[in-house]
Amino acid sequence: MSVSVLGAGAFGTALAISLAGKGAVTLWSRDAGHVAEMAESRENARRLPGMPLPQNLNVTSELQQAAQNRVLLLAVPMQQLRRMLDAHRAELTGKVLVACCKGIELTTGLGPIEVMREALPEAHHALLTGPSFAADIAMGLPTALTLACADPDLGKSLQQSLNTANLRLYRTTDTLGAEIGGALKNVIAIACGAVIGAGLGDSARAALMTRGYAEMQRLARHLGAEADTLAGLSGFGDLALTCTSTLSRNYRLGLALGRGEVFDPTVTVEGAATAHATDAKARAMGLDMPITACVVGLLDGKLTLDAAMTALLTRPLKEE
Ligand SMILES: NC(=O)C1=CN([C@@H]2O[C@H](COP(=O)(O)OP(=O)(O)OC[C@H]3O[C@@H](n4cnc5c(N)ncnc54)[C@H](OP(=O)(O)O)[C@@H]3O)[C@@H](O)[C@H]2O)C=CC1
Ligand SMILES: O=C(CO)COP(=O)(O)O
Repeated sequence: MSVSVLGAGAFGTALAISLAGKGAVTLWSRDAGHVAEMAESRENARRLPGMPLPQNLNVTSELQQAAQNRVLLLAVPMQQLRRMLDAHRAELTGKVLVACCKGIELTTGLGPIEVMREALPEAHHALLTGPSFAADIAMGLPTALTLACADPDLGKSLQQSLNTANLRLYRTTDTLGAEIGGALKNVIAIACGAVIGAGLGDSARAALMTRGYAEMQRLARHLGAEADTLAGLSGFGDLALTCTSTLSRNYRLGLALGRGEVFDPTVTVEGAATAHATDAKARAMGLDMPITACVVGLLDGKLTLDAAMTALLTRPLKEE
């Protein structure tokens, strides 16, 4: 099955490179100048430098051309997903849309599957998520991800067609659980980066990862997702990777916050908007998510790291 990847960022390019090992792939960018550069240099120097584009990876800025394939991977940032769907409704109707983004939409509190269902109900929807850095995938290093699709037959078919030599896919029908894990791990990674950046130590990070995971599970349970999904690649797996690696942009934003440094605002950091969206949602539902609330306070400059740590350490004592 031929596939196209819409969005020539770091992740979309890496997925296209890996999929090209199985057959022809089309990579679409909205920017014709970017496409011309990639076609000329056979590299995506803007977003994923140093990774050669295989010959059977076709780059285009014509969405109609990319949309000739039935399966379309949507590799744009979460807060851009609806805009992209709205802009290309005619070409995307009836297609199999696999969102590759991680986050919660700020304006609605919805995850990628729910946004696709709302914006393009006439398409089929799935989610590709889990622990993997674009550079690792593009280099051919081994990775394992979750393919989430509510329709079990479509999920099986996508698992077969998107599995590659270095991208091992597991599947689930619990799209909500997969969305929550992928979105929330970025928020906890910002918190972990902040404590490491401030020199508070690995023990503090382990505490935040564990209690952050408890927050992820709490939200998942409350919304009706399956707890087991959170224990898989899309939840625990991605949490472990993102909270411990300086390759993560969310973790690096946290490091900068902890060190009192400025972070490049043009870098895609999904956890920032997702922290705000989740905090608002949790408050509206009366759900206790103290680490998420502290991340919002830190991002907004309304809470110092010292104050955040004091707030977390002096909460009422309770059972684990
Ligand atoms: N990078 C990684 O290692 C991984 C990323 N992800 C997820 O993938 C998603 C994308 O991240 P990533 O690829 O790293 O981000 P990048 O910042 O590298 O790239 C984002 C891409 O999206 C494009 N884009 C933005 N808005 C639109 C729009 N409205 N219409 C069309 N294209 C648009 C940008 O195009 P332009 O250049 O024209 O602005 C750019 O090519 C995120 O949700 C991230 O969490 C998941 C796993 C790993
Ligand atoms: O999602 C990722 C790893 O699984 C990439 O993390 P960052 O977006 O923090 O770079």
